[in-house]
Amino acid sequence: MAYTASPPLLSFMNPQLLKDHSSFNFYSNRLLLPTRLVQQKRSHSVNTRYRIINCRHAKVKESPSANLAAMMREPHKYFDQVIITVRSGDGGHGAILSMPNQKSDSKSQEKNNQGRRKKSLYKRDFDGSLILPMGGHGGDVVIYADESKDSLLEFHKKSRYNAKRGGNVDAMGVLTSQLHDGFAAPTLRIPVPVGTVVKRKRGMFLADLARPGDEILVARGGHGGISLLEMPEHKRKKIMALTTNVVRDDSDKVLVLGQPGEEVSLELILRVVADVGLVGLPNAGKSTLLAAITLAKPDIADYPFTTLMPNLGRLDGDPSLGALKYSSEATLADLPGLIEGAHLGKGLGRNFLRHLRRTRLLVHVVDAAAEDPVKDYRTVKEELRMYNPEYLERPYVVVLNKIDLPQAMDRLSSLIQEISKIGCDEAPSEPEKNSEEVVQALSFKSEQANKHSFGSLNGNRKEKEVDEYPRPLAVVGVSVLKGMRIDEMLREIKRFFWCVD
Ligand SMILES: Nc1nc2c(ncn2[C@@H]2O[C@H](COP(=O)(O)OP(=O)(O)OP(=O)(O)O)[C@@H](O)[C@H]2O)c(=O)[nH]1
Repeated sequence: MAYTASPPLLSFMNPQLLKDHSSFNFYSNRLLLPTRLVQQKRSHSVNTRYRIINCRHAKVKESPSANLAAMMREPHKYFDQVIITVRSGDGGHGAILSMPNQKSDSKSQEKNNQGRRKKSLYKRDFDGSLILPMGGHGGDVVIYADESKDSLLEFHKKSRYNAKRGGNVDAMGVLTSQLHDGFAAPTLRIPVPVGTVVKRKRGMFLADLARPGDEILVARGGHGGISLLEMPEHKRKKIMALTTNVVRDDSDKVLVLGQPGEEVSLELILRVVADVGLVGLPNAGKSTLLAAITLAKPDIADYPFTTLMPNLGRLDGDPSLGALKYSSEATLADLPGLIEGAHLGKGLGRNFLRHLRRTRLLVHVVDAAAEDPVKDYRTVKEELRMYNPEYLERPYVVVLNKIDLPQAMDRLSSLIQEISKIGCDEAPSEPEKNSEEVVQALSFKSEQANKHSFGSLNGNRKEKEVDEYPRPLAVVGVSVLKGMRIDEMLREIKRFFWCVD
């Protein structure tokens, strides 16, 4: 960041003095300078007085290619949040027109009045008044949820979107029967992934595009201007007073020029839409699990943080339950691994935890062959609690993975017992009753709280220990790699969604 003050004031100053004695107040954009530096003689003053110079700070812009390179290197930091600017189109202009053949036109009216029906040369309203052409409406800007999109990355490459302006009335001069309205500009439709939350840049919530096809009008195109007939002022005023659909501005001026479109800066935040969230330490086998039970093809490798962005997969219903339940499906999201201190930014940090917000069930995947699986499990729960304690109130299933390995199989039953005991029998509190709106409202609140303090809890909510939150619905040992006891695990997951016994 570089700061610049107005050159005439600073040019005469010794740069070293400036450096030593000035301080920049970032929040007020003010440069504080001792008054002697600006050569204000205050001989009577003993203390150094500071004079405030308003100045603007100029952000040294990174080149687009540098931004792009950073994005390619670390897409997980960019895929779910972006600021874009959209501008709707200006309205097209109307025109000042004159009547070429007023005499003949009035003659023809007379003739009409006499009963000889002759088609009028001009378009007329039902009351006989002339319909004059209008400038075209400027293009609106609409953002809509599109299933084929899965990230917001592309908006980092192109962050400005302008709708087209409306067409002008295609003439100046004489009114003819061929004159048409200016063309209305098409609506600019911007597709975003399902689950995108649209906010004003300053934070005002606009929409949550949680279902495919959801859309919001974010900038309305300007009205087209009207056309006027050239005629004496007093006559025009009279006509205008009788005409109701004339576009006027605040000061009651008749608008011939099209109105400008509006420009808005928007924040887009993606919150993955998934019913089940897979959480666990890196390498626990979350991606392998997703690949084993859905058609998703996530990257799988034996090094931590293979998963950088949430992967989604769909879990079909059970055919034995009949068409209704078979056709319904649950979406699973495999999240990047969490580590101790993620809430302080360690590992990949915790930002991706926002993608658990819409989930109804969590699946904790624990590497049962690890050194201390119970500690690992507690670590993940603690990180969830630090991010949003409400996550610990949600129903969850614990999957002890890698039981094909002897060290896991040997201690499986004791692990199941120990993990089943962690937590209390308390029923989940209200927001978990699957009311998306309530969950949303809570999430927004907690997001704000989290922004300000890492790990702090909402307002007056009492801080609870991990053990004071509900126990798991089930704890199952599996090997997702070898396909051991997968059915048992699926039954537990499906039981939650489709009440399978
Ligand atoms: N032996 C054995 N290995 C497994 C099993 N499941 C997964 N793995 C291995 O564990 C390693 C990590 O698996 P991933 O599915 O990438 O783990 P992850 O939890 O998604 O890891 P991150 O992407 O880092 O969060 C891979 O080498 C898998 O082959 C299992 O049931 N048994």
